[in-house]
Amino acid sequence: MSPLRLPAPAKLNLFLHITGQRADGYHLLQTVFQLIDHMDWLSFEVDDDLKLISDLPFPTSQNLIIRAAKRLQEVTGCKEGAIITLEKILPMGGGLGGGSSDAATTLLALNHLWQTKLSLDELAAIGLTLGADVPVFIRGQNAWAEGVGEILQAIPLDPSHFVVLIPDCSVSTAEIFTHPNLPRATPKINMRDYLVPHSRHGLTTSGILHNDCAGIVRTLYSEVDQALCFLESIQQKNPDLTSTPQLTGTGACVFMMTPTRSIADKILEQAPFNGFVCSGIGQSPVHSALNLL
Ligand SMILES: C[C@@](CO)(OP(=O)(O)O)[C@H](O)COP(=O)(O)OP(=O)(O)OC[C@H]1O[C@@H](n2ccc(N)nc2=O)[C@H](O)[C@@H]1O
Ligand SMILES: Nc1ncnc2c1ncn2[C@@H]1O[C@H](COP(=O)(O)OP(=O)(O)O)[C@@H](O)[C@H]1O
Repeated sequence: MSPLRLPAPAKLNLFLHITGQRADGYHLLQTVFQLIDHMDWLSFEVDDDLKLISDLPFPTSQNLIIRAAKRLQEVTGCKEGAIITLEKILPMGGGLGGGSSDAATTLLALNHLWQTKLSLDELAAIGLTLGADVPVFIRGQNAWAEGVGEILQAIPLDPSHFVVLIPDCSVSTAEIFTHPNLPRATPKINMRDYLVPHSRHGLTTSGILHNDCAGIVRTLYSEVDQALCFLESIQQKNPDLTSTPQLTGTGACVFMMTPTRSIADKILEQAPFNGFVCSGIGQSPVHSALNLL
């Protein structure tokens, strides 16, 4: 049988508010996860062994893909293995959720190939033990998120286009969340007041929402600050650009929503940074590939 090749799509956090902190140190968030058409690719072939082929610069035992596969074996008692090949496209420590999405695609793919028959709820619960971002990729839908990112309410987002810049640095999520000056008490907001009908297609986020991590990340990483300054200067010169440039997650990537994909292309051409242009997607392509809709 030929290998099963599946995508692992990235996300953008359209805003990120930190509303408090749990006793275990994890932060309570409010955010909107927007899935995008920019992704890693993974191939899966059932085998007696469990093995990852990847050129990431750390041992495969630490890779979220192998950790996800082992967790699925432990929970289900499944004795099967797999040869998994990773084509890494998404920048690491970019705030695009690449590692989490790789883990989610692995859980969905192996649950299918090993016929372990866990529900999406059960897979999301396993995913949460690997990372706060994994459940949204298991569910595969754009979502308003609360808790540590695991309390998800699927929302229909308006079709959208983005220019994303990749500053030449990797931001550690843990470093930002342990910083003493991180704002941790943004008042909780009501989803209904801030998701506004944008067209007949769906919703968009109101412009005043922000990312509470941006101030600290801009101070610590000058590359991120420069990328945001670039997008802010483009926005100030163009009245058609109504969406404020943002950091995604804890960075390092920054993005701006644009009215069309070609406007995003033109901004990227002028940018003194690596980056990409992408569009929002309504649901994860993994779900359509595996008939999970
Ligand atoms: C901030 C977000 C927003 O989407 O995105 P990223 O920038 O990482 O993509 C996520 O909540 C990140 O999720 P994820 O990257 O899976 O984080 P985890 O591995 O669970 O946690 C890494 C570290 O960040 C801290 N952490 C994480 C999530 C959270 N809600 N509160 C935290 O305090 C914890 O100290 C933890 O040790
Ligand atoms: N498959 C993977 N892809 C990327 N990073 C991974 C993977 N497995 C483990 N990691 C670790 O997780 C960290 C953060 O991953 P990533 O998802 O790329 O960033 P972010 O959480 O900022 O979106 C990486 O720096 C790396 O140490």
